[in-house]
Amino acid sequence: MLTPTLALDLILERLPRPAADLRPLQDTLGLAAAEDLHSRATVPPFTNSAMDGYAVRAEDLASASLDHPVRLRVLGDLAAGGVSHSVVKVGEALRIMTGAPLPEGADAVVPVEDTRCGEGPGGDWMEACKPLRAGIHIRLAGEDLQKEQLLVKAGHQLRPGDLGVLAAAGLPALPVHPRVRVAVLTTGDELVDVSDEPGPGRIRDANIHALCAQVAACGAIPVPFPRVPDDRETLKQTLLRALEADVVLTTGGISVGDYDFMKGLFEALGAERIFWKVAQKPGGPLGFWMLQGKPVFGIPGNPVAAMLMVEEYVRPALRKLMGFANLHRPVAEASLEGGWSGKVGDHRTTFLRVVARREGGHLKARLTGPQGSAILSSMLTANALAVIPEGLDRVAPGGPVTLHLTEEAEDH
Ligand SMILES: Nc1nc2c(c(=O)[nH]1)N[C@H]1C(S)=C(S)[C@@H](COP(=O)(O)OP(=O)(O)OC[C@H]3O[C@@H](n4cnc5c(N)ncnc54)[C@H](O)[C@@H]3O)O[C@H]1N2
Ligand code: MOO
Repeated sequence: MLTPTLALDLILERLPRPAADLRPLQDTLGLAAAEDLHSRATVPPFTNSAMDGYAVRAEDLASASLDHPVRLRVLGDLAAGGVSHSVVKVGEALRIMTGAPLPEGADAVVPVEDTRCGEGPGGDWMEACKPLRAGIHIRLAGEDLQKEQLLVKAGHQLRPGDLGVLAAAGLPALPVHPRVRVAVLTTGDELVDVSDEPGPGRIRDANIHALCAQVAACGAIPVPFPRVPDDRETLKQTLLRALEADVVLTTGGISVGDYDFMKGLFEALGAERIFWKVAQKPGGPLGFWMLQGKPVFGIPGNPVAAMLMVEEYVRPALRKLMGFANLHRPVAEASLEGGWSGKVGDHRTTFLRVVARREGGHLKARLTGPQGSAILSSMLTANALAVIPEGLDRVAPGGPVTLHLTEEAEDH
């Protein structure tokens, strides 16, 4: 049977290419850049003051001391946004505000709190009582960004800091990969709304909320569909409508029960089966199809299995469809406190929900509790998945396990 690694490869290689679009800068947070982005400007565009104070010639203040302050004639003042045509000559200063262009002749700025000022027969003056070095409190043109400098690589997920830099660099719109719309369908006669009291034999629909939240958490747009009963014709009609989205997720009805219609339905509609069933626990009955050019995930109904399948397969797929360069969560080695034992001779990969924490430079993990695929509470405190390779039926207490860090941003 298919291994999880191979199953993910099969999904990723069948996905359509991500779309690309030019969007106003303010609408691009969290999206992936569709091209390398370069600065269109030199930043700062001109040499300017880093302090409110006086633009001076440093050599004029070389002899300044508390006992012998140096007095300079003040030529005028300059606010940020202004332009001065004054030239600061020997014995002169220009009052200047933070961000205002440094006038010709000046090579340093004395902060206002290090000065005294007054008015005399010769006009305004200022005094400083300590020397300063040339270049101090000055921001040089281009010291931040150079024109044509590479700022953001294609596939990078845009963060608030990136948007600030790109604004300063003169990019009002960015080529980005848009978010994808993901239809989420839950199926099963036993399901009721979260606000309803389940009658005999019925349970609340947890998956619609968990899966839509997972889709939103990876930056895509969830489109929850009205729950579908285990009725073939209604399922078919709903599925056809769901194909208006970019990706379809269904949960439930994918196994071998008498009412598990999903596989048959996908294929009756002409879907190409890429795989059904993966050698893993939970999530064994996972399937992936391409239908009318759209990726369709048939996800098992057991709530824990459903969430794990979204984490391990759907999330990387959605990230690829949205053009992100990094598709996979960080992988780390940890020691498993308390150990674990599974079924002897099981040729499936096992995903365990764990709480991981760093201790003295080492990563330690412990199970969140019972690991049954319907024990949804095992997700509550989990921040990582331990991946136990096929053929391994036990991990000794403190033994090594590989973790997928599911609370950390993708790094490869
Ligand atoms: N004879 C076999 N039976 C089962 C097998 C098998 O290999 N042979 N696999 C088991 C495994 S593993 C899983 S996982 C489930 C997968 O079944 P389905 O995807 O067909 O899911 P359902 O039967 O519809 O539901 C399974 C379980 O999950 C509950 N469920 C479904 N949807 C939701 C929802 N939206 N919110 C909350 N809970 C949900 C449902 O009530 C069932 O209890 O099959 C096993 N059986
Ligand atoms: O493997 Mo099922 O997917 O355990 O719950």
